Amino acid sequence: MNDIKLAVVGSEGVGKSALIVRFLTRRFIGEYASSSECIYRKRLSIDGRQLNLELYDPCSQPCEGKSTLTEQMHWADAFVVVYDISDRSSFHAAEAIVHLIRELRLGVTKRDVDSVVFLVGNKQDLCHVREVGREEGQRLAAEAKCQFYELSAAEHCQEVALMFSAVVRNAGLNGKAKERRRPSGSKSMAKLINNVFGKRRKSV
Ligand SMILES: Nc1nc2c(ncn2[C@@H]2O[C@H](COP(=O)(O)OP(=O)(O)OP(=O)(O)O)[C@@H](O)[C@H]2O)c(=O)[nH]1
Repeated sequence: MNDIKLAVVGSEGVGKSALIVRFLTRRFIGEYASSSECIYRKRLSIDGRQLNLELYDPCSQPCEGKSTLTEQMHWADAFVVVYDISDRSSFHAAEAIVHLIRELRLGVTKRDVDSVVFLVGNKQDLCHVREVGREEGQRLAAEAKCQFYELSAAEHCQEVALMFSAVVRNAGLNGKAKERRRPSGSKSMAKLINNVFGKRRKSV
């Protein structure tokens, strides 16, 4: 069975928890606790393969033992970088994060990151107060060579599920390539990283 670690990142209030909860429970509940970071775990089957998914939801508020973005980068196999289409500053933050992921991942692992970074413009239902055009998101994704989605955690259940499935599928394929190149050592690294993030786990 494959283990896939997925970090959902972005600035405060863009809807990271809402997207995760929508994917895991199919529900949108409106308000989400944001005082602690947590890792959700889920077993799923994609293309007939059983996968253990760990989804990391960071905490935007200062909280005890909070991990740094760099730690998150090293922990994760794939990233969903979220911004809010009605908040331009969140788009700038997403842009910086996407570039940082590229720098760190390419610098450390010398691996291609194209298939494992997804840029997501959330809150599409707020398009009447839109501050970031869809084409701006598409342009950034094309420049940074990542996948692009614009959707709404509040209104889109199917699209959110499809987006996460695509990330997991790509991360799984990427993981296979990794295994082929480096057959040993990955387990102990996973253990090490789990020690950093293993503080709080939730199952849904
Ligand atoms: N209109 C609308 N509101 C949304 C959507 N997604 C999330 N929200 C709202 O945005 C607010 C923040 O959502 P969260 O999911 O807590 O955002 P977050 O990025 O996890 O926030 P932090 O953990 O504080 O960084 C909440 O009031 C949600 O109800 C969406 O697609 N549309």
